[in-house]
Amino acid sequence: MLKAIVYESSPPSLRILDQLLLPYTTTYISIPNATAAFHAIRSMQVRGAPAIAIVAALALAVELATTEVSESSEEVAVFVKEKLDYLVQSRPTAVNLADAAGKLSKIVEDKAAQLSGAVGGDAVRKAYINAAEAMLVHDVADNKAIGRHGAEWIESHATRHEGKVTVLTHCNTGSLATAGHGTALGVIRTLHERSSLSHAYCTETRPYNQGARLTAYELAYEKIPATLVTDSMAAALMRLKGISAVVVGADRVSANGDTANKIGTYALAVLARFHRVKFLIAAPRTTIDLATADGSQIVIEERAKNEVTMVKGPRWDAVGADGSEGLEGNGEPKALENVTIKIAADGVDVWNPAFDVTPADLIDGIVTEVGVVEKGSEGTFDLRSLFAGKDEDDSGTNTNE
Ligand SMILES: CSC[C@@H](O)[C@@H](O)C(=O)COP(=O)(O)O
Repeated sequence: MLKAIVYESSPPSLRILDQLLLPYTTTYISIPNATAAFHAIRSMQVRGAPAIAIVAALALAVELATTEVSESSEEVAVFVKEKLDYLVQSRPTAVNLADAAGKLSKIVEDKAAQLSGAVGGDAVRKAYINAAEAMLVHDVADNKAIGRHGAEWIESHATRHEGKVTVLTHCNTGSLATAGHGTALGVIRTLHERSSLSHAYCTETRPYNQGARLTAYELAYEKIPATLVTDSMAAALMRLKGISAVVVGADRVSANGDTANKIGTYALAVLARFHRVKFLIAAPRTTIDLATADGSQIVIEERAKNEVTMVKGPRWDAVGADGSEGLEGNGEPKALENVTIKIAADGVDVWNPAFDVTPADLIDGIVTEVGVVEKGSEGTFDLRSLFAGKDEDDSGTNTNE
């Protein structure tokens, strides 16, 4: 499986796969502290709601394990809190990071409160590191459960052709966006493992092309039968290609089920309703934000204009230096270097929201690690029930409320 996050506890180190360079180059970069994590998250070297949270948490774990902070438990707790507050500012829409920061802060505060202020700094550091490491483990297990619940739901609720389903997804929600397996892409992976998948389609996902660069890469890597389409082909695809279900991830699900996800998700939900195609959100409970009543309260990140006006990719050699006419042995053109090309007219204004909000009304089900929630007889989601009986400190519980 592709690994976006490589963490070692002894000696402590964290490396991430630089997703800005994919699919052309597989390069891992070191993230030794919170500052490096902040910049990697903001620049989208790592992206995807769960991956952002895990990288932020583990970067601070590495920093705590490799730098002298203080002997004092109180001072270590304050240090951790300040670093987490800083990390949360890196990107605003995905709630997983704020959720992780809240839980980790509480763990260090509780630990510091048990100890005398002047000593115990080491115990507080260790409590933080253990909790951050546990997040990595829980995320993979949660994603596998999401994959199973989502696959079973699609098998039993969506239209099948010769017993199999065809699924469309958007953005990247796979191993690259999580600690492993993925959420929506995890559902597709599980359908494939169960021999229930006829075909997967993934959108290009303009403007950042997470679909074309990352999801297509993961699907090809895993040899899952898949086809890439541009975002503008989705309506024709639903009309002509027998799509059984659309399954996407989420950056924040508000208490009523309105869901912020990659820009373009809302358009797919509208199209799915028109074409009577099932529309599913797949996300861990850490993405559910009960403190946000509905989608109108979700802060949508707006990104730089040049993400829309420019495209990035490799420059292909027309004629190779060795006279081979620019072809590799396998017949593919030779990529020379990454270049950025302007594709928009000079002087035009640009609006670049990174996410949109899909109203709960357009969503048929929300798949989490504990099962699929559907709307009740009143036509609303009861997401609070997902947290019933959960211990506050459990890493699967969203204490964001
Ligand atoms: C499991 S990832 C879920 C979402 O974070 C994903 O669908 C998405 O919108 C990612 O956006 P990105 O801007 O690439 O971080």
